[in-house]
Amino acid sequence: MTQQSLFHESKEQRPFVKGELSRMIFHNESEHFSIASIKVKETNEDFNEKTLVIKGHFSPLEEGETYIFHGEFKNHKKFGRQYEVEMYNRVLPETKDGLVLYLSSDLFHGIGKKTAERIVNELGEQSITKILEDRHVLDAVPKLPKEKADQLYNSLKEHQGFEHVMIHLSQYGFGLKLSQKIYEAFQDQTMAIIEEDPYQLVFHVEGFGFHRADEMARFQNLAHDHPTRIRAACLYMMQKSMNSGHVYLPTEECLIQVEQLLNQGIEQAITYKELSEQLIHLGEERLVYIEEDRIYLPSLYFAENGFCNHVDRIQEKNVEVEHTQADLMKIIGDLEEEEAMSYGEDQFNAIEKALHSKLMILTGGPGTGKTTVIKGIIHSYAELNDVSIDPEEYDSDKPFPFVLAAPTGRAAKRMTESTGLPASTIHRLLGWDGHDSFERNQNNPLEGNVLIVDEFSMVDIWLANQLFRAIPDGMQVLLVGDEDQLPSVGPGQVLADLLASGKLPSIKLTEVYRQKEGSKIIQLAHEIKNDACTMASLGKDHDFSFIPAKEHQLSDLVTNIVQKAKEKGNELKDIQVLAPMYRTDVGIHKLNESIQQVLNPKSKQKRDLKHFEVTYRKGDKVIQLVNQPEDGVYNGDIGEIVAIFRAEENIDGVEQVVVDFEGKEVVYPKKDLNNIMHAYCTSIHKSQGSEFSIVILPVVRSYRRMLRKNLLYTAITRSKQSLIICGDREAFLSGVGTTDTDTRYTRLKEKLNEEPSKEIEPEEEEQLSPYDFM
Ligand SMILES: Nc1ncnc2c1ncn2[C@@H]1O[C@H](COP(=O)(O)OP(=O)(O)OP(=O)(O)O)[C@@H](O)[C@H]1O
Repeated sequence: MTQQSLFHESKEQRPFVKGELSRMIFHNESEHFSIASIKVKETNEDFNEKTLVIKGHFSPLEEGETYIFHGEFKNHKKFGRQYEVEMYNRVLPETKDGLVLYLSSDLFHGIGKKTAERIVNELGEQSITKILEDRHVLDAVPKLPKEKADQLYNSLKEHQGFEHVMIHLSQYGFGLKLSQKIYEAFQDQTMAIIEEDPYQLVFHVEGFGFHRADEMARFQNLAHDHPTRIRAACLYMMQKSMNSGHVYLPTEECLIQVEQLLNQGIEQAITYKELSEQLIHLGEERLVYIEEDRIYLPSLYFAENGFCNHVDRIQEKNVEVEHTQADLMKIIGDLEEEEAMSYGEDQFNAIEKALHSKLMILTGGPGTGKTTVIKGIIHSYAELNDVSIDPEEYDSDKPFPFVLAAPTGRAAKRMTESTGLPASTIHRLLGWDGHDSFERNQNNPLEGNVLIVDEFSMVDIWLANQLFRAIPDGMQVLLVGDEDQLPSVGPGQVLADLLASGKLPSIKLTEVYRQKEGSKIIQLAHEIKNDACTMASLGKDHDFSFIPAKEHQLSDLVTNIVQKAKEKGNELKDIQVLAPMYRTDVGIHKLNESIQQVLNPKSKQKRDLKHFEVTYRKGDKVIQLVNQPEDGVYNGDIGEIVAIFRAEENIDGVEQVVVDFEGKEVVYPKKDLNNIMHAYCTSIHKSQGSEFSIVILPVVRSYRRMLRKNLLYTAITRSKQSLIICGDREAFLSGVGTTDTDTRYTRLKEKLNEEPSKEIEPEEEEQLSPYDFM
């Protein structure tokens, strides 16, 4: 179908405004949002003015060109009537003169008036359509060199192709953004591919799901055992397994799951043989990697192998130790005097071993002195190597020797607070571009002598590989973490596998020092860790209480405690409610709602903005849910809503929420509000890497499915000064007694002890990160 005929068809059916673009008033590149004014030529809307302001999510348009816009009129308080564009397409010139003008315009380099005339004389009024359908029609145009013909065809395709495809794609209900992604993947083949085999979208368009493609295919009567349907289902299952933390799936399990997915409600079942054939086909196409009886997504296959090889590479070079134990004892002795404390034996051993190791792991529960040891290592390294620990004395020519990083912004901030040295998130350290590439890699490695990564239990296999490939051969590395905490949200369990492999030297700190200061919280943590938690462990203390409550009382009780804590002078950011589930009657969403009603209720003085079920209000505590490096905010960062703007109050013409993240303000247009949520109560998973003065932890029977030892351990170790658990003691004790954590399929432990693999560097196109699918 041609662009013109399409236009005529849509013109009859839908409201439209046809107009010549007189001026682009505004364009925001990242939002893809434009405002422009047009001279109206024709419309079937009730509108008599000669000019009109249009706005919507589209690329900058060419001034002087005529377009057809489909959309609807909206009344803007300040600017009056405007047309909100949902779809548009350029109107092709309809007369020979118009065509000559168009083809000889600046849009087409190298085509002057004479050449344009020759083209139109040869091909007639349908010139553009003919060229787009078959570029070789240009061969018949006299005196048109092949180069120019190619250039003209490519430019035409560029200008017309997307608009043409977009109209087709709108039939499937795809918005502009998704249409753009699809067009980027297939260019002028888009319609042919979609009509022949919609499952190609699953393979080539990031984030396009199997079920959506399946719906399109049903519409087109594609066979249920079509090979690409089977392949798309396999890929979908692999992506799903990664969301559950697996690095690979055993072939057998993958086949069973795909079989269940595809054979639902189908009479003639697809056989295992057919499934296996398509799985092998996916392997040949390198859309999955098959290693013995394991199936991997490419990004995770390369991550697992790459990480092992980088561990070998970094470990290969020894640390040259020039000091004696006596030198170190002297340095530590001086430090002990300065700090008025004495290092425990295991702490001293940890410092000594770290100084001698190229790569080492330091683990231990809360209060065992991990941070104290980090400080000891930095101090001793600086003394022994005669380097300063004042970052001011360094610059880009002479990089600071100590590189400190953690997986979350809050954990990095805590590192800075405890060491007094700069620390950053791993993503920022590596110069993440927000998608799948990092500025730092083996060709542009990190600078510095010693890398210390805290909260390493939170690092997944993909990020671990990205970090390790950027570590230069000579750098010493210390990985610090608590292996009893939850594993990473992303795939793998890198810290646990590294420890289990025995590949790296490691020190486990067991003596609890904070307990000596009389902390019941720490005592409880260690009792949980050592499976020694009983009813007696839940008795009240100065920093701990367990308040029994029934489910129906829970919401009021939790809200009450938060309110009291606030009245006592605590800031909201220091009081954190943590819960394991989102959608129950006492889940995170309901608790947020109830706390908001009391702590930040509806008021004439405070603006609010409804987004689906949730009302955001000025003063609300919110949490960032995704990494947004372009704004410097990361998953897990907590902030406060400081302003809400109406659409008419800002140049973008959309409602906006402004959040202050400890001094950094980020603006969220309404459509991006999915990137945040209320944070009066957050999930325990999201709280990893953070600490709060006061933690309130509801634990009731309806959470039972989620209650596990490592989850509750992670929750209670988030509290620094006060922990209040409310709910059901039995449910709590049964939770801490449940250790059957879901097994994650990872091969890291074994691979760390195998010969190095050769396949560590993916081809360009295989560098997609798992987050693209998560
Ligand atoms: N050898 C020691 N003698 C006395 N106090 C110590 C010693 N080691 C650590 N501490 C104190 O114990 C407390 C906990 O230490 P530190 O913060 O280093 O532990 P951590 O393992 O990093 O804890 P967390 O993971 O909970 O932050 C601190 O107040 C610290 O000063």
